[in-house]
Amino acid sequence: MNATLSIDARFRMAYPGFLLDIDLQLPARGVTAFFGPSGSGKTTLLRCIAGLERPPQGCLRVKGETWQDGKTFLPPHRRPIGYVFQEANLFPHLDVAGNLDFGARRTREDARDRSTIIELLGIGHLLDRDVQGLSGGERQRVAIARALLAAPQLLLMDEPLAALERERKREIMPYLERLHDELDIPILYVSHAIDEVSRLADHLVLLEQGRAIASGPMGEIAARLDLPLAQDDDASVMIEATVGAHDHDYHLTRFDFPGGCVHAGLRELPLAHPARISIQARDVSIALTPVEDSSILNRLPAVIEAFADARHPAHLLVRLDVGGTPLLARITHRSRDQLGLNAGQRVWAQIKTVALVE
Ligand SMILES: Nc1ncnc2c1ncn2[C@@H]1O[C@H](COP(=O)(O)OP(=O)(O)OP(=O)(O)O)[C@@H](O)[C@H]1O
Repeated sequence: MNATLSIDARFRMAYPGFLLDIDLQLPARGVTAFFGPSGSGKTTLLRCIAGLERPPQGCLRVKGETWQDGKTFLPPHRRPIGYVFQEANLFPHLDVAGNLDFGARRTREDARDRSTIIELLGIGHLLDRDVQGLSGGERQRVAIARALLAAPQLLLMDEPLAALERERKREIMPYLERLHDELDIPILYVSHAIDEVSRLADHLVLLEQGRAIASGPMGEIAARLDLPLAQDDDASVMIEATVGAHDHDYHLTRFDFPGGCVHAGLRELPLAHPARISIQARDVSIALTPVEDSSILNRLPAVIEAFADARHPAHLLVRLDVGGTPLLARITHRSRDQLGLNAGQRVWAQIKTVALVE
């Protein structure tokens, strides 16, 4: 990766009973998620990047600019970052516009257009509202807008949805997706909720006990059998597809991806529009022939790449290759034996449900 296109972060710091030991090269575009269990070091890593921690052995370069190394340490207020926390820390004595002005006051010349940001987060109708009366989701959208008005070169988000109830989370998600699609600044996003991460992240860093056990494109990491994600009950792969065709008679949309295509419920999206689809391992079954007399719509020719034990002793995870696109299937050991499945074998993947996530 070219240094001007990457975020290079190397940190080593200890708390009693905990060591953060990280050496990462991350893309300086799109959303990178730091994902891992509680206490794995996600927030500590974000704080190091923000300059809120100063590990003696630390090195941080953002798009070729050194923010920290043996000689340099840019203090937090001089780092061009926006920081969004779990709780929107709005000023209670100011209305929404006042809170936004506070962000904008620190703005440099290249500040984004205020009205674009207000529109992006859908808060135009809230400007003269008292912040106390806002819902959790609205507060968080104001906090994100305020962070963006400071024209950051990097947006850090630490569990921005964790304090919201399920309904509010659903409400704010489309705004986060718009940030992802329309902002050209990289976002580092901390979360321990895999559904959020699979919707938003392009790049995934898996943290465990202060170490990055994997870092790579979301689709690749999610399909790796050797990582804990594949063991999750909701284990799924994410496929970057495009809208291929609409079938208005049957209310279906075809999504094309390298190696194949799948159908899902009709979505009014333009042809060739990019779409991220998610397929859960438990929704994929395997057949030796292309079963015609089944209600399952999506059948794809695939090659078995590898097997791994699943958490439940009855189950087995199978990694399939569909013309270069990886897919996971969760089947039983019994089915494997009955069908005599082996690595390298050509099979048919039958997909019960395809979800469009973006
Ligand atoms: N200021 C501190 N002093 C001592 N220990 C700390 C401090 N901050 C964090 N730790 C410890 O470092 C470890 C990593 O904490 P961190 O908050 O980075 O994890 P996390 O992955 O963000 O967790 P969570 O998902 O629960 O927020 C934990 O064991 C935590 O107790």
